[in-house]
This record gives sequence, C-alpha cells and structure tokens, in this order.
Amino acid sequence: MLVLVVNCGSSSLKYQVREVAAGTDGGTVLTSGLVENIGGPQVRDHTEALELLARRLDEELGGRTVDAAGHRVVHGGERFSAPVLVTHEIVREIERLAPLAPLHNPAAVLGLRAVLRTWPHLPQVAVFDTAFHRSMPEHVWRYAVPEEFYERWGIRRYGFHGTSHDWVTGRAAQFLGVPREDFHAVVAHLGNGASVTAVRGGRSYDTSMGYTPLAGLVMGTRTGDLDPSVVTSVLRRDPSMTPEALDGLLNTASGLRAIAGHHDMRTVQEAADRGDERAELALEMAAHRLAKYVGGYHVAVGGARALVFTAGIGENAAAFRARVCGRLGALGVVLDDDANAARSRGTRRISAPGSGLEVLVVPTDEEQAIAAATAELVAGTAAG
Ligand SMILES: Nc1ncnc2c1ncn2[C@@H]1O[C@H](COP(=O)(O)OP(=O)(O)O)[C@@H](O)[C@H]1O
Ligand SMILES: CC(=O)OP(=O)(O)O
Ligand SMILES: [Mg+2]
Repeated sequence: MLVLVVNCGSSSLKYQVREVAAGTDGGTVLTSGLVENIGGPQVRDHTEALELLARRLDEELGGRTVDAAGHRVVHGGERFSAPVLVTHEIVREIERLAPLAPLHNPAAVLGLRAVLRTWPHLPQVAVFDTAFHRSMPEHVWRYAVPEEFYERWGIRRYGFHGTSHDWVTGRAAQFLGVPREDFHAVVAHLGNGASVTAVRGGRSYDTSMGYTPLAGLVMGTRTGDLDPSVVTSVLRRDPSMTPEALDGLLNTASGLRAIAGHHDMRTVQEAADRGDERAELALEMAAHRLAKYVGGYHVAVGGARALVFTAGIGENAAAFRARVCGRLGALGVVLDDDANAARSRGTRRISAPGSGLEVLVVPTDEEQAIAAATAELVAGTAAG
C-alpha cells in the first residue's frame, strides 16, 4: 500500500510517500520532502504548501497513485485516543478543537481538506499527538481548578508530540536492550515546539505540555510555563488587548523570539557564539527550564535509565545538549564531548561511561509511525 504522510508542523510541512505492508512498522520511503519556513516570503501559508506538494508528487511518483493518506493531528481532545478514519464530521471536530492548538489544528484541517478536495475517494487517517499521553494518571492530568472547568470545558492536561515520544521511547529501549515495559526515561522532543515526557514502564506518565501546546519548555515562539496571573494582569492593564491577541503574543511572539529576537535555534546559537547577550540569555533560560524538568521527571519515574534527545534541536544542536547536560551534574550526568559533537546520524549514545543517566540521541520519525498506523487502520477496515 502506498501511504502519503502529511505532517503539518507550525512552520513546516513534511511529507513522505511510503510503501507499507499492513502489520509492518511503516515500510520504506519512496519519496519525501519538506516545505520549510511556511509564513515566509516564498510559501505564504499551508494551502500554498499543499499545492506545491501536489505538483511535486505528480513528478516524483511517475504516474503511481497513493492508496491512503495519514495526517498528523496535534489535538485530539477527549474524543480521540487512537487513530481514526477521516470523514467530513471528523474534520469539523478537529476544527472545533482549533482554539486548543491554534498553531497546529488549523494547519492539519487545511491538509485534510486539501487532500479531500484533490483525492475525494482516498481513505484518510488522522493520528493524534495527544493519544500517547492518555496513559497519564488522573493526578497528573488534572489541574487543581474548580471541577466545572473540566466538566464543562474539558480543561485538563492532554500533552502533545505523542507520536514522536512514543516512537522514540520504543527505539531507545531497543537500543539499550531494555524491554519496553521496564523502561523508565526522560524524552526531550525539541523542535520549534518542544516538550519533555516522563516515561514510566514505556508509557507516558507525565509531560510538559498541558491543555494546549503552550505549556512547559521555553520554545521558539512560545512562552512555556507562565504564572496565569500574567494573562489576567495584561488583560486588565491594556483595555485594547483581546484574548485572541494575547493568545497570539504568547504563542508566536514569545519564547526565544521574545528574548533573542530570533526563533530559530541555529540563528540564536550563532548570535550567542558572536557574544550577543540576549541570545545567551535566551539559551540559558531554555536550558534551565529543561534541566528542571529532567530533574523532576527523573524523580517522577522512580529513577530514569536514560535521557533521550530528539527532533530538530535535540538531534542537531550539540551545543544546546551540552548546555542542558552541564546542569545535570546532581544526577551524575557526564557527556562524552566528542560523541556529542560528532556529526553522526542515527540512534547514538552521547554520555560517558559511568554517567548517572545514559544520554541518547534518537532521531524521531513521526512519518513512519503515522504510515504504520494508517496502513493498519485502512487494511483492517478493508478486510472487516
Ligand atoms: N544543525 C542544527 N543546529 C541547531 N539547531 C538546528 C539544526 N537543525 C535544525 N535545528 C533547529 O531545529 C528546530 C526545528 O525543529 P523541527 O523538529 O524541524 O521543528 P518543527 O517540526 O516544530 O517545525 C529549529 O529551531 C532549528 O533551528
Ligand atoms: C505540538 C507541537 O508543538 O508541535 P510542533 O513541534 O510541530 O510545533
Ligand atoms: Mg515537529
């Protein structure tokens, strides 16, 4: 089966076409690509990115057509705890959840609708970032707020990047030769959006994002954790400020961008290397926040075997990994500086022998995980 995987991130659209047999783990890649810097001068929005993608596929597949499409959908709310076949009703439901993931669900909806328009009979599957975190216990997913917040509005912690955290957990356990159900770890997915997950017995026990992907770590353009009084205080002080405008500021004008003036880790690191004090401050803030989470989650899982870095920053930004690990001396973490700096790809260990936690880099592959889930659901539906 040929599966087109569409991953609409906040600033990028990754796609792959994979040849997958049902029951296998995602098959092999026939073609893949990336549309970067969406929102920039070249590609204005996700609709334009998808038009570009359709043209590329015509050329790259040489006349072959895809059998199914699998989409990354960030917020599945309380309703979706596993992949689903997409209908117009499902798209509307994902759209209804858009306020909870304003950078993501609207992009996914554009992707789903564009595919429905281009290939109306193609089975489509939505795979949710929130699904992996459904294993969090209630004392972890609850907020200590009046009960009606949850009962009326579904306000609780959901967690995101689940497809990636799940995939990376499996790979890391395999790499270390630990049965997944015995594997305790802290997994840091550091991309434009970033989150860290406490993995206990191979499952998500806690994670840094919450009701929306705004919580937790200092990200490219998002605040991460914030005293909620900041929000009420700004709304009170500035009568022209609307909830929507403030939401926009916290999601797109904060994080590294607010402190360093740039949201992209490469640019921020280069500026810090040139002695830019704001860039240095931004990196210190991001590293401090992450190190605090690692310490907390090490305790939460009853002692982690490994700290795992993944996604754009986690896989590539050696200097940032070193900055974080340098703060973990209390956990006995010791990096192997050469292994950390090596420009290798693939799953690798970057801690020194005897380090308190083994530190790994595991490339994420959300596309492969989505392709596997899509093929399984579509084949199962055809058979049943
Ligand atoms: N070689 C590199 N060194 C440092 N940071 C990098 C490198 N390559 C990519 N990144 C960073 O990874 C981030 C994007 O990660 P990615 O996982 O692709 O994000 P998303 O999927 O959220 O769009 C950016 O901050 C980018 O600067
Ligand atoms: C949930 C989330 O933050 O996703 P991304 O990293 O793609 O922005
Ligand atoms: Mg991503």
